[in-house]
Amino acid sequence: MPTLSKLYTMQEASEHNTKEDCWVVIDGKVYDVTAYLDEHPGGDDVVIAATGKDATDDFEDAGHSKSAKELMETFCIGELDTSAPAVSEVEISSKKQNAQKLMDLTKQYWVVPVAVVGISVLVGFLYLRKK
Ligand code: HEM
Repeated sequence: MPTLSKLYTMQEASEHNTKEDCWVVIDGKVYDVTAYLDEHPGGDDVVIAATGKDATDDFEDAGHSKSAKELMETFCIGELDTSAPAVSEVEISSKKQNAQKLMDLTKQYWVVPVAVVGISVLVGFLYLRKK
């Protein structure tokens, strides 16, 4: 029977980024390591620095032992909800929307610069004819 696991978005996990409340996301799983920070042999700062992102590479790069990986499982509180966009994707899509809005405004108000140029040409033409 499949085990039911609580799902967390990256946004939600990234809000737990302090010494008093620290979650890390490693290999698609979410770990609440708050209680372990003081005991972590690598120090608390490296773990806090690994919050708010996929910390799999940081964790692997530190070359953790098999026993460290077993210990890690005792802090697992759920899994990453991969159907929700990552933080950076949300930012990217809002940037795209802003660019789109700017394009729409440009299309809507193209008449303004065209009118300014047209009037300037007309005034210049009339001025030259007077002379
Ligand atoms: C649930 C999460 C974690 C657990 C249970 C854990 C556990 C451990 C343990 C037991 C060690 C001692 C060496 C070993 O047995 O492998 C260690 C070392 C270390 N850990 Fe973690 N760790 C965790 C997360 C992290 C994260 C996210 C980082 C981020 C970079 C990190 C960085 C390090 C480093 C740099 C060392 C080496 C310390 C040294 O040898 O001076 N750990 N960790």
